[in-house]
Amino acid sequence: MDAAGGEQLSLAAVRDALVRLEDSVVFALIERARHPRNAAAYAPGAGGGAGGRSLVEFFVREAEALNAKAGHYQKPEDVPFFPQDLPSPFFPTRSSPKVLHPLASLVTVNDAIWKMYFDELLPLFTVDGDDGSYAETVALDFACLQVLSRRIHIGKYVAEVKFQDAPQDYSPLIQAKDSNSLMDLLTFKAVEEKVKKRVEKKARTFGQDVTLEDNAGKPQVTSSDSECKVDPTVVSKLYDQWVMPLTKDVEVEYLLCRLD
Ligand SMILES: O=C(O)C(=O)C[C@]1(C(=O)O)C=C[C@@H](O)C=C1
Repeated sequence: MDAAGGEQLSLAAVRDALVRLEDSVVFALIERARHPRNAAAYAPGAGGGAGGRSLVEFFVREAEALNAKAGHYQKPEDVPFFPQDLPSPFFPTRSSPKVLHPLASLVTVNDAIWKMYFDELLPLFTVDGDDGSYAETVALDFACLQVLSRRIHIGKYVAEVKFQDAPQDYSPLIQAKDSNSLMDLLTFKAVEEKVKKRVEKKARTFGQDVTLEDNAGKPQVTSSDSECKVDPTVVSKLYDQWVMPLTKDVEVEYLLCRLD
């Protein structure tokens, strides 16, 4: 994975990639939070020409088809939400170094990400209401979904590094298909606590309005969480309840096929 150090896989390099992606996650949420919920964008059958699909499903399917034609979804961490019938790339693509097991490309938790995003997360960081800008809204949803999916599926590399570092610990559990013990072995509670604190701080920092208008001529920033563009505690909860658990599900799924 180029984002985590090419063929030189290390836990530090993969964790660095996860840390960088936190910025993208926070900014994607900030952008989506500028619009209210806009429930009409999610109502099935709203677009007559879209085969009874909601606008958001129509948009994501079409955007993924275009992305695929341009050569996207060739890497194991770039997983489409609607993989059925995706077109092949129209242009030559350069294959990236194969550092993962070939079955890595089959590991996906995108259905769970989709459900989590629309059923749980969206109501937490958007306000009730309708500003009519449905096209912008679904484009911003797609950006959120894509970055969350990429972050979570990088779990494949995390799992590969952990396996390479301790095959003697992982192999017996993989052979026994012992998902619970694999989950325990790959969990680092102290790291998770740091991740939660850091994303909360990033949301607090990136979500401030910076102006030049205070009396002393110093940059002015907002201070309370309620003034932040996205609630920092929601971002921490997102990581705690969904992003890290789903990343660990990816790690376990990947490990279970690692010896096949
Ligand atoms: O950094 C790791 O070791 C990971 O497996 C990644 C991650 C995460 O999703 O951020 C997941 C599980 C660990 O308990 C800690 C962090």
